[in-house]
Amino acid sequence: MSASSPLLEVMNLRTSFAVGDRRVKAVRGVSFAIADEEVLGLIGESGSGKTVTGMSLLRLLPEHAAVEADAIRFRGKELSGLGDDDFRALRGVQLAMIFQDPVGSFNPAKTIGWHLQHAIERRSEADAKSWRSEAESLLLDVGIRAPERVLSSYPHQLSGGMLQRALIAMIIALRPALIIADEPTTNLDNLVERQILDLIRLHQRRLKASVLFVTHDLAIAEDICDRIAVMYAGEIVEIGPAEDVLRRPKHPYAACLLQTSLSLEQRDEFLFELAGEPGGRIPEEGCAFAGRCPKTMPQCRTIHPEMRAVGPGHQARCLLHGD
Ligand SMILES: Nc1ncnc2c1ncn2[C@@H]1O[C@H](COP(=O)(O)OP(=O)(O)OP(=O)(O)O)[C@@H](O)[C@H]1O
Repeated sequence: MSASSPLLEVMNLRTSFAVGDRRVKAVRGVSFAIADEEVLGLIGESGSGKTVTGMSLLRLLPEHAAVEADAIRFRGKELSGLGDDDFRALRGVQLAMIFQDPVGSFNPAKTIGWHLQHAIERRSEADAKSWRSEAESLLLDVGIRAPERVLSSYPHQLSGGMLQRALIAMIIALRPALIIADEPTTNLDNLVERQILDLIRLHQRRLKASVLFVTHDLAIAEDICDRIAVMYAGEIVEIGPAEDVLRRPKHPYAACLLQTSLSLEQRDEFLFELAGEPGGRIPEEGCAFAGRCPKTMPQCRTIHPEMRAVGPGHQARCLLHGD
């Protein structure tokens, strides 16, 4: 890998599902890169393809999904050629995941201690005795005050917030290079959400890991992300530095998304509403957002816009920004 190559590079990712006799295109040509130690946010309405993008990269989709890409490179190495066993080994150590519901990341029949022991032993040659003290200090590190009790607990005995902390402790033990976090705080109350987000940011920096952070919460995205990609109907429609995308969005969809979240935050009497559904039928040609866009021009119905530079490191997929 050259010094300048990104940690993860995704080119033209396409994922579809067989639904009855149709194919639903959930991800339609997504390309992005994540640099070392960078947090890239993936934002957009429900159904825009954020989760499917992450799951495609991790090979976690069900059988009726078809995943294609021109390239998925990790540390410069193409992943599509890796067999399932090799990929699983990579996924368990170099690539980690935090989901909305941490329960699915644990074996319900095993204690938290068992999980941490396995995570610690995967990374190091810890012997039977030393894993326990390392596990306890990892749990203390993620704010768990009674590590001995938690080590002997089963996943169902812990609250969602505690379980998310235990999962973060497992991830710290593995020291992955890339973490895919998909709405990791959605089910938590505000205080616990804040604590979990702080933990993710703190340990991302300590581990020098990169993060693909999926969220529909723009305040969280602004807080935690270095760069942001905005998805609409299976495509990235805008990508750039977090501040530029969130403060000076160029794509009308990104601007609408922001407006919606601002009006919710300020509890305005008039709530800006983005008409229509993102998951509606995607037109055969033209811009997928044309039917809902406040700035649609006649040509938007026929020309599918390419990504264009709209600022330093900032691109948008809109004919308003053509040359
Ligand atoms: N297993 C599946 N089978 C068929 N279609 C699916 C499957 N999983 C997702 N989809 C479809 O793919 C599209 C993208 O879904 P995805 O979950 O990625 O959206 P999202 O942006 O993550 O939304 P949310 O914020 O609600 O999680 C949706 O239209 C969804 O219905």
